[in-house]
Amino acid sequence: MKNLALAYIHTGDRPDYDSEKSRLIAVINLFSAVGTSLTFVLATRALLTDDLPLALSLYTASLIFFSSHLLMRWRRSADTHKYSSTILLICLMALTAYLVHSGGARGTGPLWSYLVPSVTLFMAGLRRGLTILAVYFCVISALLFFNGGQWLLIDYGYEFKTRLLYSFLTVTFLSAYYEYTREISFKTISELSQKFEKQARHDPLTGLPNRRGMWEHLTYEYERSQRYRLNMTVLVCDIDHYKKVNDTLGHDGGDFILKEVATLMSEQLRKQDILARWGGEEFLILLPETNTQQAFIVAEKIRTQIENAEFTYNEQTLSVTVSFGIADASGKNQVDQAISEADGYLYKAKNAGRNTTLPKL
Ligand SMILES: Nc1nc2c(ncn2[C@@H]2O[C@H](COP(=O)(O)OP(=O)(O)OP(=O)(O)O)[C@@H](O)[C@H]2O)c(=O)[nH]1
Repeated sequence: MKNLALAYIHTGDRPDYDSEKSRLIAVINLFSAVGTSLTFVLATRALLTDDLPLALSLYTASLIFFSSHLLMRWRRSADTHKYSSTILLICLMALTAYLVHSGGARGTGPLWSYLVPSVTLFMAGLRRGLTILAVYFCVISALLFFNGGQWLLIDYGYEFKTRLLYSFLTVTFLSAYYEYTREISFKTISELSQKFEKQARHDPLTGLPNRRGMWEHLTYEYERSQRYRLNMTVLVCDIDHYKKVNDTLGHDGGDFILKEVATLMSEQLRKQDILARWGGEEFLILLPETNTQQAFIVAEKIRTQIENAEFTYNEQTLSVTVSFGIADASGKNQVDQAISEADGYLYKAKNAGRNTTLPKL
């Protein structure tokens, strides 16, 4: 039963929709269910009390409310919820305006107009909702007061009419305030979640993608290279004797050198190349559409740039060198195999005296 109800409420929803859209779809289905059943029951009651015009208008509204749910069920495109919510709102407004005009069951019809502000703001959002409500308010005011109530089938009395409008405005104001705070909270939460998402994929020190972020690039580029038979190369780079840097400049100085090296490296790369902080003082570079010979040239360019650079921290000037391992990550080599292969070459480069790129291509 619970599953059935949940399936009904989420009709037309998809996992790739954002939470705001899913919420809207749930509200549409829920309101459609409540609207369909309530108007159906009230229509049947009106029929039993021989109020045929009211019964007919309520049955029609019930059908239209249900059709908005059917639309969600049958037309599963990205903007179906917009059509459904428009149908619901037009139907609700037309029905409540009719109830004000006719008086509904024994003059209680205007009570239903209090539903309009919250439902409209819920479905149309703050700005569009307020515009729609302003038009609705004008229509209801005209109905109530035009030519002393000539358009009404019932005499409400002046006090009732003015108080109906005042209370409608009060409910509108409160609903708008609620919607405003909800939208602000939603925006804050979305921004926070985007910030955390970004933090989870980036290294806070250098601002470069971390392992997790890099794996997404690696997977994407690997799929692309397989699909279009493109070259792709990975470079593993490690700062030589970095422990000494930390010992000489302290941990903050070590951090400073890491950032400077990262900046120097990214300056030598093209926009589509991806540089990541792979571990402590280790970087991984992904070169899409690049073969190993071309990658060797890139690595050597970076290596000599770093070798020739001087870094000054707290009035101490120091140079560092880096070593590279290169591996082809296209063809039959899986990315993780390619990274291990590049790691192997880096290890050999360290053993061969450092400040080296291996294999020599
Ligand atoms: N300042 C700083 N140091 C770090 C960071 N991450 C790792 N390290 C240090 O980096 C040093 C790496 O030392 P090793 O693995 O011995 O490597 P190495 O001294 O560069 O020697 P080779 O790689 O063999 O040339 C260790 O002392 C780590 O504590 C960091 O984020 N900031």
